[in-house]
Amino acid sequence: MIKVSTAETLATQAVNALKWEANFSPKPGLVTKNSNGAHNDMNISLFIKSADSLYDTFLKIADVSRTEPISVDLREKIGAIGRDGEQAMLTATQGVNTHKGAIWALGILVAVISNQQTTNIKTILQKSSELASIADQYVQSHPKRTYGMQAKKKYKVLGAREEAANGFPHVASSLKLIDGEVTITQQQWLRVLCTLYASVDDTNVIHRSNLEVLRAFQSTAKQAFKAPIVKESSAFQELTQMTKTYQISPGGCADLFAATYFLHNLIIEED
Ligand SMILES: CC(C)(COP(=O)(O)OP(=O)(O)OC[C@H]1O[C@@H](n2cnc3c(N)ncnc32)[C@H](O)[C@@H]1O)[C@@H](O)C(=O)NCCC(=O)NCCS
Ligand SMILES: Nc1ncnc2c1ncn2[C@@H]1O[C@H](COP(=O)(O)OP(=O)(O)OP(=O)(O)O)[C@@H](O)[C@H]1O
Repeated sequence: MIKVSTAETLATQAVNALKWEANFSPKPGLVTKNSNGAHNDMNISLFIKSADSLYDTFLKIADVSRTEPISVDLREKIGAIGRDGEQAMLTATQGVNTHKGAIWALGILVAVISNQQTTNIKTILQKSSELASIADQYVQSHPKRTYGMQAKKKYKVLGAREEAANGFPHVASSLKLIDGEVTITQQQWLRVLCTLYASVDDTNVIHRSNLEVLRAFQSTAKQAFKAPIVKESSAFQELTQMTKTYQISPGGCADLFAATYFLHNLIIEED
């Protein structure tokens, strides 16, 4: 049995990944330790408070997933825990949505790792797809139309639910960029971030702007990725300017950035 699979360790690592993501700087549009990005209702301390409030949620998800097979029953159980987690987050932040997408992505990953007792990335992503593809009748009966649902309907893009149901393809690509390396430099992490900015159809960006702005943002991120020193490139400055001009925040990319860090650290722990 591997050490990383205890519920306590998984919950701690999930919370740590959220704190690491929040602290990481620079991240155009997003909250960091140096900037509130395109947000006027959030800052770094709110993100840290929110991350800490989610320990119990991840612990419960890991616990329940340890003994139950991947099934409708398990999907509905972690769905209920995830929704309670959203309420715990909203209580901790006095109503600000800091981590809804992150609860979903890390919640699915924590469930699968606890369930499968593995650090094998291929297995984790395959089983995530299996678990996230199961319909949870209680989510579907939820009356409120989310921003993600509106963006998906208007532009036929894929959102947070599909990312998980497809086995987190953008996390898989991010992990390939840092494959086999123990210590990752800020420059390498910035390339991971730019890859996510360049390829994820982030429904947060669409919600604050439109598909045309998202496509322009993605193509600028692609240029920044190619620069010899990412953060000194004109494309990276342009990304920051775009987040200000259009008041956009790639929160979905932030969630997948945290998920990449979380999985990368699992592998390192096992080595
Ligand atoms: C699937 C979720 C994220 C809802 O998605 P939906 O698109 O309808 O919602 P909404 O627009 O409010 O939030 C989506 C969030 O996902 C992130 N996101 C946006 N685009 C993307 C993308 N392309 N890929 C990944 N994440 C994205 C952003 O952080 C965004 O804020 C989730 O909140 C949910 O269904 N929760 C129910 C509880 C549950 O089942 N939990 C299970 C395990 S914790
Ligand atoms: N560092 C970060 N900065 C900003 N958003 C982040 C960060 N990390 C994760 N996110 C994700 O971004 C989402 C919050 O984005 P946002 O505030 O745009 O959403 P909203 O409250 O649904 O929309 P709006 O503020 O436009 O009404 C969360 O679901 C969260 O998972």
